[in-house]
Parts: sequence; C-alpha cells; structure tokens
Amino acid sequence: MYAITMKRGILLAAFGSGSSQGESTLRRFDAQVRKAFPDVSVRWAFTSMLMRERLASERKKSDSVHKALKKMAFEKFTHVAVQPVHVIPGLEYGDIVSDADELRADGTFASLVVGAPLLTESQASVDRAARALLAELPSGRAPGEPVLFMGHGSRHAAESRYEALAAAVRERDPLVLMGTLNGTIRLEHIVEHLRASGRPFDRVWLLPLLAVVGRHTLEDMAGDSEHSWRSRLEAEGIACVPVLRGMMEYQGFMDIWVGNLAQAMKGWG
Ligand SMILES: C[C@@]1(CC(=O)O)c2cc3[nH]c(cc4nc(cc5[nH]c(cc(n2)[C@H]1CCC(=O)O)[C@@](C)(CC(=O)O)[C@@H]5CCC(=O)O)C(CC(=O)O)=C4CCC(=O)O)c(CCC(=O)O)c3CC(=O)O
Ligand SMILES: [Co+2]
Repeated sequence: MYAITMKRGILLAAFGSGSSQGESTLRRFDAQVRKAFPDVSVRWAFTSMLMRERLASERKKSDSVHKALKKMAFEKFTHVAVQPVHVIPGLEYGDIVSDADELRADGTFASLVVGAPLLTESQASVDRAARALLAELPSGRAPGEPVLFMGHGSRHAAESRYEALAAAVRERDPLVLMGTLNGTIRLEHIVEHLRASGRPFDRVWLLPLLAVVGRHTLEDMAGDSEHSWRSRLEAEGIACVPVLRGMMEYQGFMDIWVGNLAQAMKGWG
C-alpha cells in the first residue's frame, strides 16, 4: 500500500454575506479557525446562489460547496472537513451534507467529514447553546426587561431545535424568549406569553438568532416596514431595542462551531 501524503483542508460553509459587517464577522471566525488549526488550509463556500450572484456582480468571487470541494479535490487534498455555520440541521444544512455525500461517493478524498450545526438532536448541544446565548445578553438590559430572539425557522423537522432551545433558555431566564420568522413559534405567540406573564415592562430587547447580520436581521427583525418584528411590537405599544449582532459575533458561539469542527476532524481517522 503506497503511503498517501496527507493534505488536510477545512471548508467553512456559510449562507454568504455581502455587507461589511457580515464580511468582518466571517473574517473573525476565519481567523479563529486558523488559530485553532494552524497547519490546515482553510477555504470558504457560500451556500446561497443568490448571494454568490450578488457578490459576482460586485466582482467578488465565491464558491458553492460543490465547486469548492471540486477545487480541493483537484488540488489533491486527501482529508477535508466541511464546517457549516448554521444554527439547525435544516434544509440549507441538508444541502451541504448532500454535496459532501456526492463528492465522497467520487472517492477522490481519503476522508471527507461534515461538522454539526449549532443545534443537533442532542440535548447537550441545546444546553450548550442556551448557556452561550445567556452569557451574551445585552449589558444594558435592566432586570425584568424581556429579551426576544428571532430565529429563521424552517419547514423542515429540524424546526424542533428552535423550540428545544427556547425551552432550555426560558428555564434559565423566563424573560428570554425565542421565536422564528418562518417556524411554529411566531411573534404573536411571544407577545401573548409576555402579556400573560403580567409583569410590567417598558421595552424589549430584540436580537437575531442568526449567525450573520443579513437582510433577515436588518429588514425582517429591525426594519421600518410594518411587517418587521420591531414595527409589529411597536404597534402593540411595546418599545424595542434591536441589537444588530449576529450569533457568530459572540465568542461562545464561535467556540461551539470550532468545537464541532474539531469533533468532525477526529473522524479523519
Ligand atoms: C428553504 C428556504 C425557505 C423555505 O423556502 O423554506 C430557506 C431556509 C433557510 N434559510 C436560512 C438562513 C438564511 N436565509 C437567508 C436569506 C434568505 N433565505 C431565502 C430563502 C430560503 N431560505 C429558502 C431556500 C431558497 C433556496 O435556497 O433556493 C431567501 C433567498 C428568500 C427569503 O427567505 O427571503 C433569502 C435571501 C435574502 C436576501 O435577499 O439576501 C439568510 C441571510 C439573511 O439573513 O438575509 C440566512 C442566514 C442567516 C444566518 O446567517 O444565520 C435558514 C437557517 C439556516 C440555519 O442557520 O440553520 C433556513 C432554514 C433551513 O435551512 O431549513
Ligand atoms: Co433563508
């Protein structure tokens, strides 16, 4: 058996971002990954075709997961770990796994592994994320002020992960609530819950449960349109303090995604 010279690579996979804040968030994460694995090449893939096209029109190059893996195969990488920076094992995450499955079937890599998203079916992953989230609540939050997190939500069964996280967080702090844009726990459920608590509060803090600040945060959460969470809460007479920081800007969450990557790399054998 000839000895293959091991060439190891990491492929980080995000939805993609074109904003300067989003790009600096991804760059900070990139630096943390390179620091954690100094002798492994780090590449990026953006999963959103829409984002890749938007960047291409601004002459910024970006690869899909499939294309990035093809390039790494061409460059003779033997061991590759793909690490998504997604929150749930939903549809977007599933696309990444199927891209990896396809390339693995090619047999071009000696080993191709995919890391877990922030939340998996394990309660340990939910509790770990709940602790990271509660460790980073806005410093200006006065006692008794509710904090609302807006997740993306999904029609995929992985939607249950948001509910699991919401329960784990509420257990630790009953005034930290979570809902999703396109999921089962909607904003109206959160408002009902707040009203039912009977506790007086002047304002609520509004944070994205999204890795990177993008349109969903800027428009759907904090935007001026009447459909945004902020506008709908203000229409209910509830003042809002939006915090435009993606989850990947918090050390605790970066540590979880880096930890998932380290775990996946153990699968290289
Ligand atoms: C399946 C689908 C919905 C459906 O059809 O059910 C879906 C699902 C999910 N998206 C997620 C994440 C993000 N989606 C966006 C943005 C957009 N998402 C859109 C479409 C779709 N998104 C449908 C697939 C359409 C397709 O792929 O062809 C766009 C194009 C249209 C729209 O939704 O408005 C809009 C472009 C906005 C623009 O114009 O820029 C951003 C960026 C941002 O915030 O703006 C993030 C990263 C947030 C972050 O950084 O965390 C997650 C959570 C993943 C996770 O973290 O786990 C899920 C759930 C899951 O994966 O199951
Ligand atoms: Co989306």
